[in-house]
Parts: sequence; C-alpha cells; structure tokens
Amino acid sequence: METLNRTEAVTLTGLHKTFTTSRTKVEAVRGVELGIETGQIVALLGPNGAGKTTTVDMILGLSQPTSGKVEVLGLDPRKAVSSGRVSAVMQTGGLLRDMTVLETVRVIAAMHQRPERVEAVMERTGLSGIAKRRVGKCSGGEQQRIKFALALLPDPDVLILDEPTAGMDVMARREFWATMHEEATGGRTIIFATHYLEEAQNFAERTVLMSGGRVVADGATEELRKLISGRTISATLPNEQAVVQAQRFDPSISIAERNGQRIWFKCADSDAFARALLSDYGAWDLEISAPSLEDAFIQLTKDAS
Ligand SMILES: Nc1ncnc2c1ncn2[C@@H]1O[C@H](COP(=O)(O)OP(=O)(O)OP(=O)(O)O)[C@@H](O)[C@H]1O
Repeated sequence: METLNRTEAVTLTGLHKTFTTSRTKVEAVRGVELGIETGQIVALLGPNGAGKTTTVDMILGLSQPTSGKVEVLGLDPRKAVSSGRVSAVMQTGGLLRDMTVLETVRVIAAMHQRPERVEAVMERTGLSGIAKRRVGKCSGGEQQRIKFALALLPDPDVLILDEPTAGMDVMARREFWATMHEEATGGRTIIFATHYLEEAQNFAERTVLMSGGRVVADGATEELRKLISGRTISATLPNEQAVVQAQRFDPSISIAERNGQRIWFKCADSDAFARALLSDYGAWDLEISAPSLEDAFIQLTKDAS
C-alpha cells in the first residue's frame, strides 16, 4: 500500500479530535477519512464550527489527533512542515507590526534559506508596491497577502490556506484567486478552508463538505451540484386551469413558489416539462435553473443531521 501513499499529498485515517474542558466535551472532528492526491485543488467547505480549522491544524502538526492518523507527503506532519514542503496561510497569528513588508518577507526567506525568492514572491503577490509599508499599517487584505507571500517562500509542494480571503473586499478577493490560479500550476497541491461556496465553485476541482466534525459529501465540485437532482422552472401561465393541468404533468412536479400567474415549479425532467409548458399549457417566459452549491450544501447538511 506504500505505493498508493506515495502519490498522496495528505492522508487522513480515522481522524478524531475531542476537546475536553472541565465542563464540556466537544467532538470537533469525528472520524474523517480523506486522501488528497498530489496536484489536487481541494476546498474544505462548511459552516462555522464544522471542524475545518481543527482538521487543518492537525494536517499542519499544530495539534495532535485524539485518535487516528495524519500523513503529509508520506511523513509525519511536523516533519513535512519543517522541511518546507508544506506551508500554510492561517486565519490568526503572527506578523510583527513594526517591521516593513519587505523586511518581513526577507526574514522568513532567510529562515528558509531561500533569499533568492524574495523579489519574485513580492512581485507575484502584489506586495512590491507596498514593500516599505509597516505591517501594522497594512489593511486586513494586505496582511493576508503578506501571509500568502510567506507561505510561498519555501516553494512548498502542499499549500494549506485557512479562509485565505477573510477580510478582503471583492476586488482583493478576485486578485487573490487570480494569483492562486498561477500558483496552482506545476503540481502544487492546494487545500483551502472556506465558508464561501462561490470560492469552492470557482476554484476547487474537488469539494469536501464538512458539518458537525464529519465529511458529509466529497466529490468533484460540479458533481456535488448534480447531487441535488432536478431543476426549477419558472414560467408565467395563462390561467388557473393551466396551472392545475401542469401540476399533473408528472408525479415529480411540485410548486415551490408562486406570485400571481408566475409559478416556480420543481421537477425531475426539466426538458420534457419545459416542452409541455410551452406547447400544451400556453406558458411563456420560461427560466430553468439548476440548484446552486449552496442548495446542495443545505440539503446535504440537513440529510446528515
Ligand atoms: N481549543 C478548543 N477548545 C474547545 N473547543 C474547541 C477548540 N477549538 C475548536 N473547538 C470547537 O470545535 C468545533 C470545531 O471548530 P473549528 O474551528 O474546527 O470549526 P471551523 O469549521 O473551522 O469553523 P470556522 O469556520 O468558524 O473557523 C467548534 O465547536 C469549536 O467551538
């Protein structure tokens, strides 16, 4: 089985993490099994408290599992991190406010013995223009970009990002992902935790949905959307008789919403129903929509609980 592991960037086996305080016991991660292949871009998606950060912390060797095992590039996570083959952009933590952006990047580059990467990384992460600014004067989004730059310095095989765009506005977020797209080429494995369904949808080929410490769905991001079968068709119908008849078209049809003669139907076979609406029931102004990842997520989380 060793040959299999060799191609995996991250392998989580029977992973559990329980936090015990004097009054409570929180099972933050409850039996996660996950294999992430080299070169994959994976979103860990889930609401607050799903267990994403706890999982990421264990992948980085920042905390130990209560039970189960973490392997990163076939190594113990702490070894993988200290060798510079894995790095991370975390939500919290340590930038020194009094140093300038360039000084910060230089110090960390020196630590990794990669001083030659300073200029290229500054350029790529859009920091060259603010090189002399003190970190404490940088906006939240700029500080995230500094952390991103620091993570890129060792030229890691695996990059882990815990809500990397927190604190960024829409423009900054877009620029960040454009840079990430460039970084994703060349076989780098990227794993990012996010609340934003849109970020998973736009960027990750694979999405792992977490809820209540468990993986509730895992698959190609596009497949996940298809998991919730069916479509919504909205149409305007000429009269009440047509509405009644349309509902009888097949047993999967139901009315999700209604505003006067404008009806939102849910149905399994949207092509056949659309044809019937137009030709048999005199409907007009049809709109057909597939469920969003958000719908899929709400549905799956409901099913899991
Ligand atoms: N050190 C800790 N002590 C006690 N409970 C903790 C600790 N860290 C996390 N938890 C709890 O574990 C659960 C999972 O938290 P975690 O931060 O992993 O979720 P998350 O999916 O990353 O959420 P968010 O998106 O809000 O960051 C939560 O109920 C949280 O309160």
